[in-house]
Amino acid sequence: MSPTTVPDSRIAIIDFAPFLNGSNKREVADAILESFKDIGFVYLLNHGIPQERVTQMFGMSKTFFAQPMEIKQLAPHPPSGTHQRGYSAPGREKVTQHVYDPDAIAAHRAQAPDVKESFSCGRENDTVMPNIWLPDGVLPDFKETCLDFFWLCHEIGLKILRALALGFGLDEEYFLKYHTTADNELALLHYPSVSTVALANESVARIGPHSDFGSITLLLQDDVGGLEVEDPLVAGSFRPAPPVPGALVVNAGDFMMRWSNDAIRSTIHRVRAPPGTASAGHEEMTPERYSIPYFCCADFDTTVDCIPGTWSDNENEGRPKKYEPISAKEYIMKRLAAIY
Ligand SMILES: O=C(O)CCC(=O)C(=O)O
Ligand SMILES: [Fe+2]
Repeated sequence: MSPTTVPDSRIAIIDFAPFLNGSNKREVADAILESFKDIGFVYLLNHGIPQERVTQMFGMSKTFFAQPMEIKQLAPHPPSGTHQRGYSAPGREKVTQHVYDPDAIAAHRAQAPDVKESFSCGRENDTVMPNIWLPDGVLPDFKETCLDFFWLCHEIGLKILRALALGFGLDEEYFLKYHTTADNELALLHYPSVSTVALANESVARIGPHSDFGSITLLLQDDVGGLEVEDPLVAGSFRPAPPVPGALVVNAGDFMMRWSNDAIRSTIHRVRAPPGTASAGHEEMTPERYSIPYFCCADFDTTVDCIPGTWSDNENEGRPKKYEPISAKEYIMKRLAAIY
């Protein structure tokens, strides 16, 4: 099967239904792995998240961000990046790409703030990063809607991980043993309307270039656009990953790259002004944008090591392991600490 690709982006659009209903698992698995190897991203149609649940989650996200700042600050993200929960005001968080030196992080942050606000949550019984909710009675349905959506995304994530294992010729359940506790993060993102000129001349950013830290990310975006993915053939050059109605964007994170010994790309991506903003009558202000990423992570108490078949210690085959085994928790904490 050679799936359709999104114009200009190289990213395949794949119907996930034959995997979910079992009618043609193999072909879907191969196509997803192929796109992950090529560009690290895929669009899935019929992904299993009902449209009404997507609409409900976006609606709740808009209601949350429309609250006055003093209400949102009732669920404040703690000062440390390693407790990635609760509300972060615009400019608070700034993604980095493997910059860990405190002075270098400060210099990077001073360049251009990421003008986005966010709310993050995880599973309820997490003692490493406990959830931070609004007080009882403030936006009564918010917590339940987030948690229901969290577990729905967890289920869909596991199905995609099944497909990836099958693509690698492994037992379909191979990755499931690394994803039993749901050490995942649901993030609601709001990019407020900003000056189109400031965005274009990079004095402000929406989200700067970064790779995701976890196994896979499920990303829902509204119809504004602006997501861009690094071209696998031309480092530093980006291609658009525009919204496709009904599709779920799925991208591989750093763990998938390490598991696959670099066969899969954990591709750098960013969010900029949507294409054609000025010509669409938004000369002064770029429209606001909402997105909902769900980061599936390996359980914090697991170790991520290259999977069978992706490496060989026979020197003649020239496929050594490129990565040392790493504790999932240590890796996530190291990268989270550098964004706050
Ligand atoms: O808002 C988006 O479309 C992308 C967000 C993203 O890449 C992230 O939060 O890691
Ligand atoms: Fe990302």
